[in-house]
Amino acid sequence: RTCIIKKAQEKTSLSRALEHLLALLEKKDPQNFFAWPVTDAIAPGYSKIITNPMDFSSMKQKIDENQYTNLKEFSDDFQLMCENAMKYNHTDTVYFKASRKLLLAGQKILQHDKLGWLLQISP
Ligand SMILES: COc1ccc(Br)cc1-c1nc(N)nc2[nH]cnc12
Repeated sequence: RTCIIKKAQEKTSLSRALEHLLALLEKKDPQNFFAWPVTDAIAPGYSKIITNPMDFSSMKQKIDENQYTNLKEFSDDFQLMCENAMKYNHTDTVYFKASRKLLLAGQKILQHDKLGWLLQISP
């Protein structure tokens, strides 16, 4: 029986900053609609309509595995997550409304110009 031992990834200044930003973004999703992947059980046909699913737990895993090399890649996943919800759900649903509100709140948090202090690293 082979067992794969995952090497603990070293924490970089980028991953620490992204963990901080992720925590701020998650607070804007009090119903936890975006905490975990959407399943076809929750949303019929979701995996057929949404080809690139994204959620906060997947973003956390990507941070821990140092898969983001800059802020834009992180912001792009956040935007993808919100846009998926606005694509699958009709405008008159709680999910569409929550995702639009989350996107607006998140864009304010991720405004690059105000984040210089947080990312003492080149963007
Ligand atoms: C993880 O997703 C959910 C979890 C619990 C509950 Br109640 C709903 C969802 C959910 N449902 C739908 N239709 N669209 C979404 N977009 C993001 N979340 C969702």
